Amino acid sequence: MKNLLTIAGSDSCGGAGIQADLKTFSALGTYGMSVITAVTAQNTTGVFMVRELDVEMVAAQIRCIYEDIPVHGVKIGMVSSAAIIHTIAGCLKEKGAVHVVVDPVMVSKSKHKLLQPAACDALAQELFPLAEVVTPNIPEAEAIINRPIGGLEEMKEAARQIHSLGAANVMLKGGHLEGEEAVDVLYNGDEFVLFRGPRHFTRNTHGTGCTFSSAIAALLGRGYPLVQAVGRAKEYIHNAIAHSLELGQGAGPTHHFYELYQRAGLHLDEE
Ligand SMILES: Nc1ncnc2c1ncn2[C@@H]1O[C@H](COP(=O)(O)OP(=O)(O)OP(=O)(O)O)[C@@H](O)[C@H]1O
Ligand SMILES: Cc1ncc(CO)c(N)n1
Repeated sequence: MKNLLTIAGSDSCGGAGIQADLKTFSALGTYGMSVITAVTAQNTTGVFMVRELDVEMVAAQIRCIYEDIPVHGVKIGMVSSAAIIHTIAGCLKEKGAVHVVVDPVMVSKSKHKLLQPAACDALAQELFPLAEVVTPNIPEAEAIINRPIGGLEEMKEAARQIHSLGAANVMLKGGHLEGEEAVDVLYNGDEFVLFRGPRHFTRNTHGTGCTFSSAIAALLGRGYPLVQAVGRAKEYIHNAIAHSLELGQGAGPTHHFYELYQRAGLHLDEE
């Protein structure tokens, strides 16, 4: 069994953040652990309150996991502030973290800020160099490169620029663009690989980004090479959206269950 760690915020309604990550880890046959950076009071209609944890508590959570249990992969989601980013970067360097996936969470689907605007530079400077892959969506990539992105060519150019900030690989998600397909662009500094999937016309996409990045981390942790890990994560999120739940009055959550794992072509005896 591989052990996966999520460092992220708690989503009280269970669709995104720590809760989505742990469900994804389980569904993909790994053991999930968590370091909470902030607690959000959130439901399918929006984020109502956010409380950050202090940096000592964030550091203590990371250290006590690494001092006791081997960690085969890490997903980083909502990090909230520059101080928390600095703490996470210091602890992960100290512990020699492997297979780190950084999802640069900035704003929720309901448009609530989950990262202090002043912390955007710290996120890129301190966490991107630790990442095997970073997974910005279009608005996050626009904030990082300070330029609008309107189509595939601009996505490629943005991926190049984000790569130059120190991330080994960039997975730029196209879920926010229009079109019949949701197209994501992976760039390794040398070549592009495009991942295409049919777009689901549903409002129930709460937690898609969290699910996708934690699926990539779980599959890297299980030993899949990056392109395969991303391809299977894309199949997983496609199925998780196809089976998303009509829960609550807003954007319902994606769904995680063992069959999705089987549909993504994964078998527990593959390791
Ligand atoms: N409606 C959709 N149909 C099919 N695939 C989608 C859809 N929306 C997003 N995806 C896919 O889901 C994955 C996550 O992308 P998305 O752009 O939604 O992330 P995100 O905006 O970071 O999510 P979140 O708002 O939860 O942070 C990508 O592979 C994207 O292509
Ligand atoms: C805690 C948390 N992390 C990430 C997201 C993604 O938007 C969210 N809505 N909430």
